[in-house]
Amino acid sequence: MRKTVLVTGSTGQLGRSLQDLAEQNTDVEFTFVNRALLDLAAPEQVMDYLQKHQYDYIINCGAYTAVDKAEQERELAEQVNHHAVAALAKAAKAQGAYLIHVSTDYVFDGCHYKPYAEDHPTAPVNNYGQTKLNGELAIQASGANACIVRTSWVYSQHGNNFVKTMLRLGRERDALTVIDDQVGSPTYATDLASAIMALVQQQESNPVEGCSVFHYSNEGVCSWYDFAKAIFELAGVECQVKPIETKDYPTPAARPHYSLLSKQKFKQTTGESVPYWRDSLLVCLEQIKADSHV
Ligand SMILES: NC(=O)C1=CN([C@@H]2O[C@H](COP(=O)(O)OP(=O)(O)OC[C@H]3O[C@@H](n4cnc5c(N)ncnc54)[C@H](OP(=O)(O)O)[C@@H]3O)[C@@H](O)[C@H]2O)C=CC1
Ligand SMILES: Cc1cn([C@H]2C[C@H](O)[C@@H](COP(=O)(O)OP(=O)(O)O[C@H]3O[C@@H](C)C(=O)[C@@H](O)[C@H]3O)O2)c(=O)[nH]c1=O
Ligand SMILES: [Mg+2]
Repeated sequence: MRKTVLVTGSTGQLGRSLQDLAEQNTDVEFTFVNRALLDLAAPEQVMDYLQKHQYDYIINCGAYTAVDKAEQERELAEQVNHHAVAALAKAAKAQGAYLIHVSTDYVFDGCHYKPYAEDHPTAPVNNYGQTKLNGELAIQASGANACIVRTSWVYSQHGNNFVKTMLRLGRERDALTVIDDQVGSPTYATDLASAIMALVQQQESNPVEGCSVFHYSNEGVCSWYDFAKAIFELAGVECQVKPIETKDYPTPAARPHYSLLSKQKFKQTTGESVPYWRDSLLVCLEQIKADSHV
């Protein structure tokens, strides 16, 4: 029988990238739910929904992702990123589903000097990161069979992200200032979607009990400044980019200065290779171009 997979947050970057993959993947029966079908701000709806529907896997792509706004909308961010995740984990445990939850590099404080391993102590520097960590801890405490996939700097042809913001600003302006003292690794949502399906396959062929944590981003490292330069270079947009320090770009939320994630465990466990960030950026830019019919 085909495995059944529920995907929450179907309208987001990752949710839509999983939908693109689902079209080619006939071994799995996917159900995609958006906010109207399953409101994560109302965790009781999650329990209710999962009492009526049973799945082999639940992939949670829904999240409150507005990092600066999360400093103000604390309760809403906590509902979606913590309490709804706790409800998903409880329901997964009750029905014996395997939960795949996506988390963030922003659970780390960024004071490290080499790629973060999965067991490195967490210490978020902003409220978004804290609510995402609370969600992780709720899964760990639930006893559900689960995996937490921490990723970073996600972009895609779908939805809102740094790449699309840069393309828009780059066309409007002759020059931009971009922070060069925050470094990490971009992640193309299409690659992340494939990585998640590789983890599903792994769990199918080699089931593991309890909660595992994996780190996944594209290969390589850059600052937001390097990323912006690469976007303009590969997209052929003429816009000067000037490097600035974090202190010269004040924002409501603090952000980690270093958030590179070690992909060793993911690569060793799944045997998958990880695309280099500039190669994936080019693929995404070509997709954006094709979608806009220019
Ligand atoms: N974006 C990034 O740079 C990074 C993201 N992550 C994590 O990856 C995962 C996927 O992120 P990404 O796809 O980029 O996020 P997006 O912001 O693109 O999508 C978020 C999704 O969550 C949904 N959502 C938000 N609030 C609710 C709610 N109350 N009820 C139901 N659905 C809701 C949104 O629905 P709607 O369209 O209706 O708003 C949307 O479908 C998240 O867990 C995120 O924390 C980790 C690192 C980096
Ligand atoms: C638009 C802009 C941003 N920046 C800076 C601000 C910030 O430090 C960095 C990136 O901007 P963003 O608004 O994309 O940053 P942000 O929304 O914090 O991105 C994060 O989102 C969450 C959901 C995650 O989980 C993280 O992995 C990360 O991707 O670039 C500039 O320096 N110049 C600019 O013109
Ligand atoms: Mg953002």
